[in-house]
Amino acid sequence: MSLGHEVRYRVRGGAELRGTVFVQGAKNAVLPMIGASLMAAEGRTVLRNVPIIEDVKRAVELAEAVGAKAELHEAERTLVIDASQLTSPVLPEEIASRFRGSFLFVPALLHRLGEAVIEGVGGCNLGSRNLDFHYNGFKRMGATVTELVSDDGRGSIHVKAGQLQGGTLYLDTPSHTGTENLIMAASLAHGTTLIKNCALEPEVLDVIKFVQSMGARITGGGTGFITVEGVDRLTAVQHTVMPDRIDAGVLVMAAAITGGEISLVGASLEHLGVAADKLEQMGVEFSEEGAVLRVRRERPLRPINVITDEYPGFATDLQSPIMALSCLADGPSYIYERIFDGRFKLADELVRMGADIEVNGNRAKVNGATPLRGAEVVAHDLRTGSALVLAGLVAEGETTITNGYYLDRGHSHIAGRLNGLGADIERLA
Ligand SMILES: CC(=O)N[C@H]1[C@@H](OP(=O)(O)OP(=O)(O)OC[C@H]2O[C@@H](n3ccc(=O)[nH]c3=O)[C@H](O)[C@@H]2O)O[C@H](CO)[C@@H](O)[C@@H]1O
Ligand SMILES: C=C(OP(=O)(O)O)C(=O)O
Repeated sequence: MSLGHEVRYRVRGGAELRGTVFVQGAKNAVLPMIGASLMAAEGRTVLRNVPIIEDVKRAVELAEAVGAKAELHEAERTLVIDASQLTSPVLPEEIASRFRGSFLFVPALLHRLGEAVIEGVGGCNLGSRNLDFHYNGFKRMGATVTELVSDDGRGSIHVKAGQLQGGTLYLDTPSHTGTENLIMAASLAHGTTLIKNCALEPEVLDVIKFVQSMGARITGGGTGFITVEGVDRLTAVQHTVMPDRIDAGVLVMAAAITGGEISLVGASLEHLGVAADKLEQMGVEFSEEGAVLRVRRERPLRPINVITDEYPGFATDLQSPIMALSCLADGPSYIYERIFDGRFKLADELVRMGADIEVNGNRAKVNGATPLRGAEVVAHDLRTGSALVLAGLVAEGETTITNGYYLDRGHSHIAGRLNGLGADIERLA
């Protein structure tokens, strides 16, 4: 299987973006929904507004690897999943290690097959990304979790359980996928489960809505305390995936960095949380025209202070994009990354393009405004990729971004959508 490292994006800077653009369905909602759909032992699940991204393709491959039938209808952005026959508890390394969402298949495998074998969990390399809250929750529900190392030194995790039992669970911090995994585990468990310190992200609420429509009995979504009364079975249903607030945020910043004016179809200002306020402080103007969000930036960009936090705080996934934007702001911007301990690899790439950024642990100071110039740069993860596209849009000359697979992991047809607004971007494979 190709690792996709050969994918590159070439961006020629200079155009002000104008026009209308569609926001894709949410990556971080559709992945847990694909995992959850495997809990339905009969019928076919239909997911609509599915983003056509590499992570979804990996999730489809993973569903097929455990025995489900999955059809991704790209033109219709619709995924149909038949999980009536699950045949293998193994999440194979070559697929599972390529995206974070693979771990969201574990609850369904536990319920349906009594075990899950995880040969790898991928996702963006952002420093330490532990899974102890998930393991501890599964264990409290009666599962055993064992780490095995094979003769050739490859590690895998085996989670085994008979009937999971409800109980009182907690998350040390409100983990996004941790909340989703424990809700799924509790949905078909025996008895009632209370989960404390749950994540409040809009995607988590959309996943709860989906699992509720499958028949799960869940209360307290959005409060931090979730109660789940286990049921005997869940049914296959149809659901439309919410819009992707990170994709929307990147598009807003594309208008902002180029000093353009665009209309976003499918964006929710509320879902941007504190990021919307920070962008307003920088000089971005938002107006809601019914269901369409209009964005423009005419005045010079002002510098900003950003502290990433759980929702509705400033989303860590928008931290790299706003670092690129703040390079063009007149004065020092301060960024404090609180969620991940290794999410500043972008700084060196922006410096290569002419930025002036000082990094000290989890804090960065961006000394703007510095003009950016095109360069050969590297996407170290998905959002480094989006941030470098933003930088390339205003850089003088041509920017080439290698490791383009990362962008493809999370943004659907990003070159085509930005070119529709007047950008000049080529995806080279
Ligand atoms: C597929 C998906 O939805 N990915 C999102 C999800 O990742 P993900 O669900 O992996 O992120 P978490 O919310 O779990 O992680 C946040 C922090 O908690 C720590 N932690 C988490 C779990 C655990 O068992 N132990 C532990 O210590 C992590 O190391 C990290 O420092 O939320 C992140 C934070 O909003 C986003 O950046 C990702 O885009
Ligand atoms: C960190 C991200 O994703 P994942 O958790 O899938 O690696 C992201 O979307 O920026």
